[in-house]
Amino acid sequence: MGPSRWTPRTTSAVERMDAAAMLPGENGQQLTVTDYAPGDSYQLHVDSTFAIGRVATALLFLRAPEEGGELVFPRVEELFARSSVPRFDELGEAAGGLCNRSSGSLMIEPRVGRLVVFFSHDPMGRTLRPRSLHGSCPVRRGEKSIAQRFYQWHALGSANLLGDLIAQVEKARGKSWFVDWRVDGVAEEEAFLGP
Ligand SMILES: O=C(O)CCC(=O)C(=O)O
Ligand SMILES: [Fe+2]
Repeated sequence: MGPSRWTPRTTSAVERMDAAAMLPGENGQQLTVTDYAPGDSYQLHVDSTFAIGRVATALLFLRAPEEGGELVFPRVEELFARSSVPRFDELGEAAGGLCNRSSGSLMIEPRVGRLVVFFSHDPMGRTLRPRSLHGSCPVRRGEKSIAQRFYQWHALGSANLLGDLIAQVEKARGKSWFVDWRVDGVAEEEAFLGP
């Protein structure tokens, strides 16, 4: 499922991602889609390690929940005082948690068509940026979907073929979350490629 099989809408979404990430398309991994139902969250993590080498992430909101589901970048200084990265529920919603602006977290509200790009390494690739630690706050009401594309340091070449292979396996298992068909599913939404 390379670019030749992408629909025009998928292609323009990917081109928009590539431009925003300021990286050539050859460096981009297979586009993936993640769906969230009410109660779903994505615990804090970084998208890269030195071995993985994902320099950038482009994340496009396809569906926005009515409440919750923010992409959150917590204030890392406070987390570093702890021995391990806390789970959202460990920090206690009652106590404000991380999914709360008063905690100092950067919270990006899901809006259909909103594209977020962030970089997991410094420009020279010498560090993993702690500030890239992020997650998805729990979806409270409604449903959330995102399309994501990770970028490597170098053009992928055969690694892209591996991505295609994984896509085929996923499809065979009936768990196809790659974007080709999914984007067709939201193609009716005018705002998909909006601001
Ligand atoms: O859904 C989000 O807002 C974040 C998802 C994410 O960080 C990931 O899939 O790596
Ligand atoms: Fe992530």
